[in-house]
Amino acid sequence: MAAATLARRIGRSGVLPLCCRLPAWDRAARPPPGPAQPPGLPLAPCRSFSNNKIQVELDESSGVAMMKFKSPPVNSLSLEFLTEFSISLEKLENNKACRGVIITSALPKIFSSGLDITEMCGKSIEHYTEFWRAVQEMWLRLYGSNMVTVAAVNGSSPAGGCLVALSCDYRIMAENPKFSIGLNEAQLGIVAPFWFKDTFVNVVGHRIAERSLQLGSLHPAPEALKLGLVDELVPEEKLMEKAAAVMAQWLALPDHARQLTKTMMRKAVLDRLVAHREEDIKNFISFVSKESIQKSLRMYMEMLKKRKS
Ligand SMILES: CCCCCCCCCCCCC/C=C/C(=O)SCCNC(=O)CCNC(=O)[C@H](O)C(C)(C)COP(=O)(O)OP(=O)(O)OC[C@H]1O[C@@H](n2cnc3c(N)ncnc32)[C@H](O)[C@@H]1OP(=O)(O)O
Repeated sequence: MAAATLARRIGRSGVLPLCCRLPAWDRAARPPPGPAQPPGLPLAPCRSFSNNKIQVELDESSGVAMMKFKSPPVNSLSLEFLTEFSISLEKLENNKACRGVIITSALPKIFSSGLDITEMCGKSIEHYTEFWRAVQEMWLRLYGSNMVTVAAVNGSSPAGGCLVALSCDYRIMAENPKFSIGLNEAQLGIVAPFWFKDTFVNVVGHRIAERSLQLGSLHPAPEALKLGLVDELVPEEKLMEKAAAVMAQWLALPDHARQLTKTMMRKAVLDRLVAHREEDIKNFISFVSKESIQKSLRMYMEMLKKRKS
């Protein structure tokens, strides 16, 4: 489906058609990437596309796309960002030349600051519906992707930013104790929905997830490694090199075997949201519409501003 058509359909309903998602068994296995390009030959074919929020470059010779978040100041996940993120994933998913995507940030010190809090403050029910559908869609696409997904976490990554990283197949974080990651919703006086929680549990296990979620903890990078929230830490300047090496290792496997295994591991959690999407939207709307929740979110935004001055 052309991106323009897709954008129009999202615009109308806030939903990307799930029929666009190719099932794991529908993508032919491709051979592992060939040897490095000999010097003197023309550069490997490379397709890039960009929108206001995200830049994507696909190296067709290796089958690896680099996706960079570029929405200053903090890559917050606004409705526009989420829509562009889903469209970018969709384009890559449907491109047979693409087998894997590395997700990182083009901004210094921030991977993503999570859901854009302003989208949850003082808006209409229609807006909340559209926004939450876009959050769901992004997660369904990323968590259910057939591609190998590697998060190169080059900065702080609270809440929704953490969800993006948790939804990937592998997480590498810059070894900087000033960068933290976690589902800190409780600190904002809000609750991580069941599918955020399920994704977290699937990565770190029930006990660690329960404690971390109740406390709304943001874990500095070394602690995140100990908890298994990220798979490894590397010096910041080595992050992209390491991400490419991990990607090559994962792509050395036949696609069909890896994809079927991924589907087997993730299907129950994905199906749970698919079966309860409308109910989940209703829960979100009734939760954020409460005056007490609006107050908590406003106070949190004020705290962020005060901390700055
Ligand atoms: C039975 C149970 C029922 C349950 C039902 C559940 C229903 C569902 C409920 C709702 C669920 C919602 C889930 C929410 C998920 C989220 O992701 S919420 C967002 C959480 N994010 C954060 O807490 C991060 C906040 N930001 C920061 O900590 C810092 O900004 C930073 C990311 C560490 C960066 O710091 P620094 O570089 O110092 O930049 P700042 O000066 O702080 O920020 C720059 C400007 O950006 C604004 N900003 C920051 N984060 C956000 C954000 N997430 N959204 C919007 N805006 C943000 C910040 O205010 C600054 O703005 P200006 O002052 O105007 O410059």
